[in-house]
Amino acid sequence: MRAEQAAHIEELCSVAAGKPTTRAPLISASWRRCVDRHKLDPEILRSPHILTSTRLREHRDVMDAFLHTARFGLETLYRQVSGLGYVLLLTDSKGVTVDFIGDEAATEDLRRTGLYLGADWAEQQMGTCAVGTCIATGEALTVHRSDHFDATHIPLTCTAAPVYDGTGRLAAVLDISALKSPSPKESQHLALQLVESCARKIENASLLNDFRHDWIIKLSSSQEFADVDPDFLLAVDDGGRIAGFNRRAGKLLEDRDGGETRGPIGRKLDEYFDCGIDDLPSFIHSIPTYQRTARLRGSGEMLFAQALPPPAKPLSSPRMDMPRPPLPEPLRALFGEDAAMAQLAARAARLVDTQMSILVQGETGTGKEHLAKAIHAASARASKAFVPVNCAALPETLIESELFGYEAGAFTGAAGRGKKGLVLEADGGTLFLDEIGDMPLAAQTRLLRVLAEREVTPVGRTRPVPVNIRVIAATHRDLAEQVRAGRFRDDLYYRLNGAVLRLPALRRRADLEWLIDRLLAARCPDRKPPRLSSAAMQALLGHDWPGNIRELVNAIDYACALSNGATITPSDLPDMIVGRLGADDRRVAASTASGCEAEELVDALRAHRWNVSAIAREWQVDRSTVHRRMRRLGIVPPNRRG
Ligand SMILES: Nc1ncnc2c1ncn2[C@@H]1O[C@H](COP(=O)(O)OP(=O)(O)OP(=O)(O)O)[C@@H](O)[C@H]1O
Repeated sequence: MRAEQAAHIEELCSVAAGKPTTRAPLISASWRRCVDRHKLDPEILRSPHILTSTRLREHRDVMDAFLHTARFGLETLYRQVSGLGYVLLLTDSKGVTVDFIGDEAATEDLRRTGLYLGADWAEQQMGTCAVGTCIATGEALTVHRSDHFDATHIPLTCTAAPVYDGTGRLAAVLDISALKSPSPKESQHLALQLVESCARKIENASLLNDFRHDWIIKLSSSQEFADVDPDFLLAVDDGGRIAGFNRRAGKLLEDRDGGETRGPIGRKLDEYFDCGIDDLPSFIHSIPTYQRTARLRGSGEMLFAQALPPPAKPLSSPRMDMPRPPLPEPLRALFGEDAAMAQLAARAARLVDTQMSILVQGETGTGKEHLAKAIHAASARASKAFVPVNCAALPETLIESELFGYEAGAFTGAAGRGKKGLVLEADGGTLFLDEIGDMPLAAQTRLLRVLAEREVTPVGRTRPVPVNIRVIAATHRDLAEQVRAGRFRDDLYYRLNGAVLRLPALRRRADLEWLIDRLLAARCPDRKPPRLSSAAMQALLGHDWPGNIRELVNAIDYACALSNGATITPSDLPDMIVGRLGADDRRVAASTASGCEAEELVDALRAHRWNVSAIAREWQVDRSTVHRRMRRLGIVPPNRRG
């Protein structure tokens, strides 16, 4: 070890022990974090940690679109700094270098130092370094020479800036590093400006790409720069709600919220500005800039705006298939921005007033009964009864009398005045047959007759009674499989499955945040619902929801009960969601759900010849979601086996 390294280690130990230091507070705080929290030993000299090409591919795959968008910005920045000896790294939010541009002649030196594709620069592993400390603090910074924690890094100068996605989450870190540099840290000021500016451009380009189907609003306090280099960018959906924002806009709006919020996503534009969705056409480029002004509510600060409308939607686009206002309100209230749900609701809307029986399929808790109630409420039968029957819970001996009723004195123990039976109770309305897949065969035969002949014969009566019912059946089972196994009558199956509505699992829905908001609001009809801290929201968004909406409803109830009434934090959420359970507990809890899930996913992968993008397109989820599920369920594609 060289004397310079020994002196560095000595200084580190003294700062970690709490002695005064002239180092920048961001650096000294990181040194202490490395020792106290990450338990790194200052005396150990670390080798770079470079991922295998397979692991690197996994990290790159999940941010494919982002990498594509960022590349032009990276090449432009590299052209500006390469002459000064810098190389350029783009890492993911974990610190893994997923893109790299450097001098090929210096490859060996760069690799040895970790300035290379696949290198992991997380602070937990490598100690204080520009990428790792940027991730830990969310701040742009320069870690210059002996600012580094690891004594092997003290010749390096590294400058990094965070890149956020359109929902305010860290997406990547942009870094330029050099193997040698002049000693004063001030020599890196310009580097910091350049990296921050490039990070901002990548962030904006990525926002414009991700929200290309929405309105984009550019805002600036300068009339002259509003169109060319706006400070703030917002994406607004066609309902006037904020769908995305760049970092600066996020900060601007956060200030309006007093900084204590789950963020602006999903909130109406006019909550923040003196304008709403209907004003956006008057902000288009052809209107003179001085007329395009929006004022911030509260401060009254004036900003110049330019609005870019969403492109005209092609007829074949899935968004075009989304139902528009004619959708009856009870069906419209089932979902937010989720294309699969929108298609399902549009189909349901066409069925509401037909005589056709409907079969609702979906995992447990996906809202099958909720959907059935919405169909009933949207139909002309709404003023009549909605009668739910849990077919799995009906005792076999009582099925006939429960469903079809009985005459007074029909059998020993029969109530004196007879009983109407559930089918007759639903007369004029809707009979909801839940868990139909678990109905005993004998009862299926009687039910089939009711469906075919629209009449019931109560026990003890000889003449049938006509009924006018709409039947909606639901099951989480594969009914076709039940038919093959001889557990379900095929004629009943064919009568029921004329119209099948398949509810997506919650983990496949894109409108989870919308559902969370709705459930929170429903819990507090006469007061302001508590807000979710961003960490709590992240935990909810990151959970897999094997129990679907029912599990979400329970989690929200639990959180409302535990929270202080104003803000829900991760400690108010059930252990299962914030990962406080041990791995074994989680395995047990998930085992019932994950078996079927793995089977379903493998089937889908086979059907698409293991093309993840094709499945992602079909399910309308991000490719990263499919990859994550594969990893979680231990599914390895054939070309990666062995
Ligand atoms: N779109 C929705 N919006 C709000 N709450 C919903 C929605 N869908 C379902 N829920 C709520 O989720 C819970 C479970 O819904 P529901 O009972 O309809 O599910 P299910 O699929 O019929 O369940 P199971 O398979 O166990 O019978 C209920 O509390 C319901 O109110």
